[in-house]
Formats: sequence, C-alpha cells, structure tokens
Amino acid sequence: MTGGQIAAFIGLALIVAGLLVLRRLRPVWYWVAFGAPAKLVRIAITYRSVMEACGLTEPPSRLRLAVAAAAKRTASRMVPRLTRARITASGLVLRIKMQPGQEVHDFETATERLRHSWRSYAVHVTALTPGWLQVRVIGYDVLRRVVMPRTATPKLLSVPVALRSDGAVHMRDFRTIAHELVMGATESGKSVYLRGLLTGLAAQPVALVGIDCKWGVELAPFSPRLSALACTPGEAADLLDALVTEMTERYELIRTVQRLAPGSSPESITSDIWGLPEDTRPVPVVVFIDEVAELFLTASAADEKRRDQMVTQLVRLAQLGRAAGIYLEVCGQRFGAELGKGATALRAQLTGRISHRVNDETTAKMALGDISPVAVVAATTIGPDQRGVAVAGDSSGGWSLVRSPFTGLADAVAACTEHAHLTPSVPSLDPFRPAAPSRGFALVADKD
Ligand SMILES: Nc1ncnc2c1ncn2[C@@H]1O[C@H](COP(=O)(O)OP(=O)(O)OP(=O)(O)O)[C@@H](O)[C@H]1O
Repeated sequence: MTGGQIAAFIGLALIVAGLLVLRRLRPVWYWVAFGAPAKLVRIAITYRSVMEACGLTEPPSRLRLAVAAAAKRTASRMVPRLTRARITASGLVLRIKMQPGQEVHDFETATERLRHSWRSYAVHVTALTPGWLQVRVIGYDVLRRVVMPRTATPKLLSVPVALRSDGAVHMRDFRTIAHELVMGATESGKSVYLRGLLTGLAAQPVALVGIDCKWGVELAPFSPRLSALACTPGEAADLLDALVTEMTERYELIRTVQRLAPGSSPESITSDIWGLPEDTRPVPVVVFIDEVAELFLTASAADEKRRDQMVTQLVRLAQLGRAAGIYLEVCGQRFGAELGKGATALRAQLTGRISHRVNDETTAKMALGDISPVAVVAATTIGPDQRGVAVAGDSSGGWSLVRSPFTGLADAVAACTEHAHLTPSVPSLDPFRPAAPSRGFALVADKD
C-alpha cells in the first residue's frame, strides 16, 4: 500500500467514525444532513413496489382496463398517489391521495410493513380530508434524546411539555384540558415533568399554587414564584378551603358582570372568566398537587374528618374550577378507589392523563383504563431505563407515547427566581404565600 492510499484509508475511516459519533450525539443534525435525503431517495425509488408489497394497491379502474386493452397490454394496479414529501427534524411527512376503495384503516394496519420496508424507526398515519392522508415516517428514536422543535412556543396557559414519538409536540393546554392526572412509579419522571411545566408557566401571568404533603421537598424550591404553598395535610386543608372561597368569589364576579346593563350586547355575556373585561378578569390559578395519596391518608378519626373535607373541596375545584380559571395538575404513584371516598369521583374529573412507568397493570388501568386498552398496554411496557417516557392520553380516546425534555431542579429554581416578580398576589391566598428560600437552600437545589 502506498502512503497516499494509507492516508485516504485513514481519512475515510475518520469520516465514518465522525458520522457515527454525530448520529449518536446529535441525531437531529445527522438526520437532516444525511438521513433525510437518503430516505427521501429510497422512498421515491421504492414507493410503487412497497405499496404493492404492503397490499396498498387497488385493481385497475374500467377506464384504465379499456386504455390498456386498446394498447394491447395488461393494466397495472392503481397505487395511492404520493403528492408531497416534506423533511422535518424527526422524519418525513408524506401526503398521500388514496385510491377509490381505500380507507385510512388499510394504511394503519400496514404501518409495521411500511416501517420495515422503508427501514424507518416508526410510521404513523393520520387522516386528513376525505380521500387524503398523512404518513409520518420517523427517522430515528426521537424520545431517546429529546430536542424540542424551535416552533414549540408557549402561549398563555399552553406549554410545550413533551415530545411525542411521532415527532410532534405535546402541549399542556389548560384551556382545552383543565385538569390533569400525572401518574408513575417512583423514579419514573413525574417530578421532571412537573418541573418542565412549572418552568414554562413561571414566565406567564399565572398564579402558581403548590400542595406538597411530602413536607414540601418537591415544590418548596419553587417558592419565589409560588403564590401559595401547603406542605402538610393541615395546611393543605386550609389552602383548599381558601381556593374554594376564591372560586366562589369568581363565580359571583361573573354573575355580577352578566347582570350588567340589561341592554348589553350578547357578546358581553359570559359564563367564565375569559369573557370578563381584561381589567376585571382574575388571574388564572394552576394548582400543583404532588403525591395526591398523601391527602387521602388518615391516622385518626380527626384526620378522617379533615380528609373528607379536603376531598370534597378538591372534587368541587375539579368540577367547577375551569370556568373560574382554576386548574389542577395532580400527581401520584397510584390513584385508585382504595384511597377512599371521593377518589374515583376526583379521578373522573381529571380529563388529561399522563402515565409514566407503572409497577403493575392495575395502576396503568387507573390512569388510562377509561381511555384505551392499547394505551394501558403501552404504559405497562415502559421499562425502568426509560425514565421520563410516558403515555399521554385524554378522555377523547386519543393517546401517544411522549417524553419530556430533562429539566434539572436547578434550572427550574433559576426560572422561578428570574420570574419571581411576575408572582401575582391573590388576596385570598396571601396567608399561604411562602417565604423565599434562603441562598443555602438554593445551593442544595443546584446540586441536583
Ligand atoms: N424526561 C427525562 N429525561 C431524562 N431523564 C429523566 C427524565 N425524567 C426523569 N429522568 C431521570 O429520572 C430521575 C427520576 O425522575 P423524577 O425525580 O422525576 O421521578 P419521580 O417519578 O418524581 O420519582 P419520585 O416519585 O420518587 O419523586 C431523574 O433524576 C432523572 O435522572
């Protein structure tokens, strides 16, 4: 071998090694620069044969048969028409026009075959207008290293909290889904999810309230941005009473505005705070409850009375809070009927569901059983090494696999400190406003 050949060989080896490192460490860059163009070419070349192999073609139409007969050749089967292909950070988005006789379900059942044929990580099919569908070909495991797209921007009460396995952004939109239940075993990623949500909301004109009966270890670090915090069941009971009083006052305010000027225009009539004029509209309140089971536990008869009162107030907030701009984000390891009176009623009101890894199928059923049996199975297959991966569903039956980007405790504390000046004062919650933690506390948080 000559010196030049050796140099060329080493150069080639370095390029290949560099590409492998890039693919591992920066999968998005690798995909956009190399993976996507190669995949696009593969799909363009193999499209027809893959559709035939996957059983996604239809017999020729009469017109086609007649034309073929006139030309003395055999008519080919009709292939769904690929009209557009777009490269995204996670894969390719294909727009396909189906042939007469085809339905979206045909493509849904063929996703595994398409995935293997196109050597892709996953294939997702979505119906568009009648006759049209969208096929998302996912190039790599987007949940392994979550990178939120730049287009994912937060809006008032709507925070991009996680990435879906199909590369889309999962938004936590409180105005669409007022209350949510976040479940998962220990070390499954609940706190990281809550931190991300809290960090997103910290920059918005929203009052944040924490109920953390684990002596505040999870939520107390965010004190600079919290309008109220309860760290024991006793404090939680008083805070829930105050929240119900606040809700009642808001309903009275809405009613007062409704009664204004008998001749007022129909557009000014409102049944929630969002229809109120901006200068009178109360600030929205998001209540974070960490480890909800702690609120249900009792050790004595006196505790039981307090528990019943707390649960009643929680159910009232969940039933009526949305119109008053009070939203619940409830977190726990288990949330079944065994927790006692009111648990099932409360769970039924929590429309949004996030289930991280769970210890058993029963727990997955508590979170997702009333959404979809397939979602339950998906939640039970999340492994211990997949921290932060969860099944997100809502009671409409839709669900997807998601993972939140990692938000460290120090980052969340820094965001809360930076936006501390935005903390709204809600007079009825002022007695529960936490004192800002000392610097020493912040340093402990930094170590996370
Ligand atoms: N989205 C994520 N991305 C990367 N790592 C994560 C993610 N979520 C969680 N983890 C890892 O898992 C660890 C445990 O997560 P977390 O503290 O959120 O679990 P948890 O469910 O709140 O546990 P516990 O119930 O014991 O408080 C984190 O310290 C982090 O290392």
